[in-house]
Amino acid sequence: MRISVIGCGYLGAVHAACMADAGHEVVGIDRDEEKVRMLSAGRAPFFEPGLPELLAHPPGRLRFSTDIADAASASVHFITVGTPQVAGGTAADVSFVDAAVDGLLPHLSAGDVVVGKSTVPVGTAGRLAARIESAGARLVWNPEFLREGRAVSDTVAPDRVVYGVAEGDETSVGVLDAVYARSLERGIPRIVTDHATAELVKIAANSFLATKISFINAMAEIAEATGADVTTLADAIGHDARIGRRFLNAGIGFGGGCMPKDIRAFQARAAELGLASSLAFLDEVDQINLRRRQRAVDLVREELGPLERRRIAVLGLAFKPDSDDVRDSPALEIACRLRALGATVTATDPEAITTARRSAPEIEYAVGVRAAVHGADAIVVATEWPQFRALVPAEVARWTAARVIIDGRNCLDAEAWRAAGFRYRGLGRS
Ligand SMILES: NC(=O)c1ccc[n+]([C@@H]2O[C@H](COP(=O)([O-])OP(=O)(O)OC[C@H]3O[C@@H](n4cnc5c(N)ncnc54)[C@H](O)[C@@H]3O)[C@@H](O)[C@H]2O)c1
Ligand SMILES: O=c1ccn([C@@H]2O[C@H](COP(=O)(O)OP(=O)(O)O[C@H]3O[C@H](CO)[C@@H](O)[C@H](O)[C@H]3O)[C@@H](O)[C@H]2O)c(=O)[nH]1
Repeated sequence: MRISVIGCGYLGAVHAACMADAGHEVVGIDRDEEKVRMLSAGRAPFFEPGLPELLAHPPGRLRFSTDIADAASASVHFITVGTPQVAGGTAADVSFVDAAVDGLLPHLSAGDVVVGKSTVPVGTAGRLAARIESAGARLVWNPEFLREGRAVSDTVAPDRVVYGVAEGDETSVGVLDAVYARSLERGIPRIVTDHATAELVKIAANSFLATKISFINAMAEIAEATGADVTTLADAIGHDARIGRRFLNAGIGFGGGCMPKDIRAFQARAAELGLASSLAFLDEVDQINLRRRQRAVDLVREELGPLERRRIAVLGLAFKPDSDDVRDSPALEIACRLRALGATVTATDPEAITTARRSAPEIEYAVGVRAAVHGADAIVVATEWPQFRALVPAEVARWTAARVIIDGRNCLDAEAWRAAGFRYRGLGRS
């Protein structure tokens, strides 16, 4: 099939590359010239495992452009532009989606299918459908559930695909089945529903996951006050198959370009619908989450006292491992808060130094753990990269005089660090 993908960021670039790999002819369109230049040269503009391989060996079916007119050659058009939090508010800014649709309209042909993938407030598809239908095309809402760091495998083999279609639009269902034929052959569940339900499935899934994380972080707060251990608690409740152990890792909480802004946008939309109280709990989810960042800072202060003239090594800047994304990263925010309290902060990350430096030039950056911990008074592990989990405490003790380690992700072996002479502090652990 001939496909256009409008918006080639973390979602769109991966989607375009995977669709080409699946045998389709794809044009990826982005208004960011530098991004298009890199993608056209076969280089990934951000770190995502598996993406460089897909871009470096293009099957001749993948090209990139800054010109929306190039979408005219396609008959299926994915909308994958950003929907960030509005400046100064909590709602989603859907102006990029509107602009993408406006730009696309003159290039649509009768029978084309426009496929919305961006995460949008419920009701957006209904609003856009009339404009798209006036061009003789159809709109499907097909939310995306990929995780950064696993974006390629999640795109190829998602847990499910959801098509939100207008009533009776069997034609678009057939078109999307052809687009996703290779994934569907694997027996991946396919849910066909209306536009509003499809939009809601996405935001409900992220809200549920965020709630699960904040639930365990609330337990961490109770554990801290009572001398209990939240990791043992998570293991124990996680054995109940109805609960499950996944997404019960307590620590400095969730961040990234999706979950925090999505739960806020959902609340804003509920308020517009006169249903603010239905989602009031998401405000607690957000507050618990943000408190954990401060808790990590407070642990450093408990251990070191005033932070002026202190040096702190922060290991990890990305919001999660296997990503260079620092959007709303708890790790980067903790580094900045420590810096604001007067400490000299030296941070390192296997992939996110470049992205972090852009938003936080006040932090000092070092390549590698050894350089970061040199001269430090305390170490904070803020992203659970495998390289940090694998650190040998006795070796680290030779690199630094620091004897305090704050495990912001509960990812280290507490006993091993204590045995090497460190004061180990986890979140929610006695
Ligand atoms: N990142 C993820 O893991 C992920 C997963 C699922 C859903 N989503 C959702 O997908 C959407 C995109 O997220 P992202 O993380 O890829 O954002 P991003 O900021 O990385 O990428 C968005 C891209 O869209 C481009 N763009 C904006 N307006 C444009 C226009 N009119 N024409 C062409 N290009 C335009 C930007 O230049 C940018 O490259 C959001 O709604 C997000 O919530 C993201
Ligand atoms: O037990 C856990 C699990 C995750 N996290 C944190 O939660 C955040 C989000 O993690 P994850 O969900 O793995 O990453 P994302 O790439 O942001 O993916 C989420 O957001 C995407 C964009 O909407 C969705 O597509 C995905 O399904 C959804 O998992 C990260 O900061 C993690 O460190 C925890 O603190 N504890």
